[in-house]
Amino acid sequence: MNIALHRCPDAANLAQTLAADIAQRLRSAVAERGQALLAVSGGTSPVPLFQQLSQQVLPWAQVTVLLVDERCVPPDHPDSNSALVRQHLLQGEAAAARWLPFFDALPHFDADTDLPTLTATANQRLQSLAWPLDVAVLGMGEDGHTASLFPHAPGLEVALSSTDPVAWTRPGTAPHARLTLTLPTLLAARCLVLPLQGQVKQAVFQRACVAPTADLPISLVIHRSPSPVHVWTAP
Ligand SMILES: O=C1O[C@H](COP(=O)(O)O)[C@@H](O)[C@H](O)[C@H]1O
Repeated sequence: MNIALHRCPDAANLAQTLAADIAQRLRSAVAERGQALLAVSGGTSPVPLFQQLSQQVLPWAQVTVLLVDERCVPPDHPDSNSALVRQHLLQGEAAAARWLPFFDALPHFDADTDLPTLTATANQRLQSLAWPLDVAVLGMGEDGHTASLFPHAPGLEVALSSTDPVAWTRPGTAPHARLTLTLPTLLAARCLVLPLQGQVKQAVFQRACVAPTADLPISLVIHRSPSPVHVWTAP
């Protein structure tokens, strides 16, 4: 297992300190290679972090922001991770960033027929990026999923092994078909960050620390990452 633990006294401190840490990593990446790649998760937890990050002064015009995963819903849908990022991260200083979602629109989408094409188009779109990711901000659900790597989901096996940047999954326990960065793409990131707030998620994380298992996909990240996964906790 490869983790670096950062314990914060409260959620506000976690958001502030982690935003400053990510900003410094993005500045270093821009200084080293003229650009930076930042991938962020959606869901409900990252809003305070996004708000802090959006205020960080750094060469945002040289930063490409993409998603760790997306629900296959139109970009103005309340469950859209894109909408969350546009509303809370791509504001203020960070409004200058280049934004590259997996897709711009989703007209007449039918997961049964359209998922492979949507995935192929997203892969084409992301292929020319200057991989690897400089920073990937992961999230984790109480079922141990991370990105859209859901336990037992159709598509999971490919998403855990594909060398393409993007794969689809269809979680049985959460709404919407998904596009997700694949596990190999995430593991290649220069810095993997996992903010974890609250007792329930920290207990799930403790279980994931025991051994790698596809029953808790976050465990595959923390046990297989070649570089330390930076886990930031707050009560
Ligand atoms: O569905 C998703 O869930 C996870 C965790 O979300 P949270 O609401 O518990 O913060 C998130 O990391 C992922 O990006 C999202 O699509």
